[in-house]
Amino acid sequence: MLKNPAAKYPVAKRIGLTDRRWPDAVIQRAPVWCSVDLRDGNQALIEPMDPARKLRLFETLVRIGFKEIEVGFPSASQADFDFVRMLIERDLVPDDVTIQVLTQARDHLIDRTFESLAGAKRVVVHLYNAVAPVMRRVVLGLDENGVVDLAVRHARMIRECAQRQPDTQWAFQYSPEMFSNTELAFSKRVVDAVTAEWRATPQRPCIINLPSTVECCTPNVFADMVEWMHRHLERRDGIVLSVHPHNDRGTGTAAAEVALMAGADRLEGCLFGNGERTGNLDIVNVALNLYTQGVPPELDFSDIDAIRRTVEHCNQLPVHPRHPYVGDLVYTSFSGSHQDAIKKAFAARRDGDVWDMPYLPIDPMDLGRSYEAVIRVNSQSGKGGISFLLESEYGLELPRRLQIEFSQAVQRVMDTEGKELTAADLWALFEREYGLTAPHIEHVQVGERPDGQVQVVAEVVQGSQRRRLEGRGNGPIDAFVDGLQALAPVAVEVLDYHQHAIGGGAQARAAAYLELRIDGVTRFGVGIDANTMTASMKAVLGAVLRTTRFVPAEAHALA
Ligand SMILES: CC(=O)SCCNC(=O)CCNC(=O)[C@H](O)C(C)(C)COP(=O)(O)OP(=O)(O)OC[C@H]1O[C@@H](n2cnc3c(N)ncnc32)[C@H](O)[C@@H]1OP(=O)(O)O
Ligand SMILES: CC(C)C(=O)C(=O)O
Repeated sequence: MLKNPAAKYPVAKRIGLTDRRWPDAVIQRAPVWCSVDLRDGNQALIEPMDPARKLRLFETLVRIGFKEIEVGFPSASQADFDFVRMLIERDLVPDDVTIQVLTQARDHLIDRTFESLAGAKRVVVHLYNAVAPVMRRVVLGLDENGVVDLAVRHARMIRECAQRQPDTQWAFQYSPEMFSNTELAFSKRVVDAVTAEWRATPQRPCIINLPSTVECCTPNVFADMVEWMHRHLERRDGIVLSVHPHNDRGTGTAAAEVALMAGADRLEGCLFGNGERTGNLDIVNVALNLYTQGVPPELDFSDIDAIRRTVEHCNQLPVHPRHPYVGDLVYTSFSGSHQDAIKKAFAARRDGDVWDMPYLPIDPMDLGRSYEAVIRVNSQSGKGGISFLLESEYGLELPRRLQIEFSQAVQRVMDTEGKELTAADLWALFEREYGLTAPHIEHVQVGERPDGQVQVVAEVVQGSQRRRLEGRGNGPIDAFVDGLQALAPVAVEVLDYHQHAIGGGAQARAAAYLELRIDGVTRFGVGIDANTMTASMKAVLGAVLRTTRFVPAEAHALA
């Protein structure tokens, strides 16, 4: 790389708009959206879509709610021509949708374009020619007058072709290609000449589409350029001002948003940002950015994963796992402090609250995603994430100190295995750590003695052995602890007690969490049972067994 890139690359340009208004603008409604997936997206694919894929994507775009869809460049290939014919002949375009087709400013291509459109109900014919200095000089070999003349002649040709097919409802669109690399005054000159040729009026507006064919400046400069055009173009009230950002600098979305603030009415782009080089503007990104600021996007992404699957199938390109709003990992937190905040915010959230969720800019449920993947546990995770998964997947509401205790057990496993733990892994570890499977307590009887004390009789089942437990105390737990002394002679003191139901109805079970001091060591015990009393006793028993073993069974074995 060069020490002085300015020796090779032009320095950042400034537009010199001193009274710019866009910085204070707020986007309050959705723009007119135009999907160019089937044209700009398609022309950038390693393998362009076959008719089946094109149709599937077209139908998906219609379902999402696009009302303007650029369906191809019919003069460029037989495949594109045939696709346009198929849409028209099979009447596949809904009444509220307008198809758009692209053509270069060349006579034979325009003729072929209109040939493809015979019998169409509504069409936007999209004419383009390059206007940037390098393209004038190197590709077209024309000076400024020559480029204006090229544009106007072909704009006229389009108007005349349209007049010969009066049964179609026509609209015209012109793109000064490479607008972002072009002198503003010249862009205005060409566009003014084209809108004059098309006699643009509020009753019969045309679309002027300003492409950042190659994104080459910061979004604020693009916004200045759009605002300048918005304020200086002739016949502005007869123009739907559109932008067509690409993403070469990675700021396509920002450029589109500031362009809307600067006066653009319409956006062209592709789903998930497919398109030439680094892609076209990602329309989903802008639409959902609007949504998360309370503006209805008028596009439906409520099953975003199904849309992604279709787009991946049609484009034969994967969507990145970290792609905004749709990637596999974009609603997932691995790091402990994020998980802790999300867990607390979910717990604090009440119906009707404004979405104010740390680390989650949108409710994944709104896009058909579940909360399952929101928190995933690896070595960067803490107690918040671990307990979130146990609660969301298994209904366990661990008290805080138990969360801390169990997270240390999880961390030990992480340190040795170093891989992600799923909710099922955590549950297996929890069951093992707190002895939730064995031993069991059966035939629990709780009664009151004549002296007012509580008596507990139960059977503790450990493998093939059954041990009788009998104790007395001030309450059932106290009596159970007393009875346990004969099986495991340790000093047990109950420090804290939590209990909650898991599930509801006949399937409901109780989870009991007891914090105990056992021979001076503080430990948790966990018990889960259909009976709340038995759940508590299991918790005591589990905690004791984490500390000590039973005395030999022979002396206590039941008959
Ligand atoms: C920024 C964009 O995305 S614009 C859309 C670009 N999309 C595509 O190009 C995909 C489809 N394109 C094609 O299939 C072909 O390029 C065609 C059919 C349009 C043209 O094919 P060809 O006539 O073989 O020309 P080729 O592909 O080499 O394109 C270069 C020619 O187009 C001319 N050209 C390029 N842009 C324009 C324009 N907007 N208006 C008029 N002529 C143009 C060039 O001057 C050059 O002409 P030359 O051969 O006389 O020097
Ligand atoms: C034809 C135009 C709009 C285009 O695709 C571009 O400039 O990127």
